[in-house]
Amino acid sequence: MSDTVFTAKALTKTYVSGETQVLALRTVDLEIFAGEVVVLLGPSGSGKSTLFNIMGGLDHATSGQLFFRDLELTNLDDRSLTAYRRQHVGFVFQFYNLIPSLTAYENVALVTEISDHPMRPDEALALVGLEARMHHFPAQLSGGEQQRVAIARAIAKRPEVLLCDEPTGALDSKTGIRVIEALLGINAQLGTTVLIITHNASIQDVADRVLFFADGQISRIHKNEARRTAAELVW
Ligand SMILES: Nc1ncnc2c1ncn2[C@@H]1O[C@H](COP(=O)(O)OP(=O)(O)OP(=O)(O)O)[C@@H](O)[C@H]1O
Repeated sequence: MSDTVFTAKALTKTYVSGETQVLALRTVDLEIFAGEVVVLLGPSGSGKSTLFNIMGGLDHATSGQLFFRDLELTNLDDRSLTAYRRQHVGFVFQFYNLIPSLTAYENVALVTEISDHPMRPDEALALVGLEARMHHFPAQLSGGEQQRVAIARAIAKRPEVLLCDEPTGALDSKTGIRVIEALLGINAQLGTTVLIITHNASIQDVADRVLFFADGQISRIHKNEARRTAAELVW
């Protein structure tokens, strides 16, 4: 039996603004398994970020159920969702949101100071290959290196799940591949379940499974028989 991390049952999200309603997720059923690398592909507006926001405890579903292991997220109030998010989920976004006046080490330490069982900032930075740059400020680092600091910050609290929304969106191919390599390294070394939203179809080759989104639904799931390494990617 596979170990299930997320289970979605008929998960639906409707955004209402004034008289307009947008059905962003339409009865999504899904299971995500522990230790998987999953890539989410699909056109703009197809519901990928909406699903991430609900999985990450940043937003509420309109109907249906979402479980993180045995915990029903769709039953939680904002306070409990915040506790869930702090404990279990790491986020990586397209823009790194590092604090410019703090070094890489200090940016990571901000998170480790408020976590229960964190790794040391230098350990987290070593996992993304930045041990030699840890006393540099963001402005002294390349875009790809800054994103790797953001990944170190996200994993330092040892989350079970890493949600990455367009992690290579602002990067050229060489540095983007290095970032994917860092994410795969985290998955291999810590067993973290890694979900990646991307518009770059090449990245799907590193996944265990690829979820194709269309119009608020998962239209297809593809299982890769063999995962490619980041070094084998070209875009
Ligand atoms: N806060 C919001 N209020 C109203 N509508 C929203 C809101 N957030 C998203 N939507 C709408 O919900 C739908 C799904 O959006 P979502 O951001 O999940 O798509 P996406 O697949 O992540 O797109 P992208 O690839 O461009 O990030 C879109 O039609 C979008 O306009």
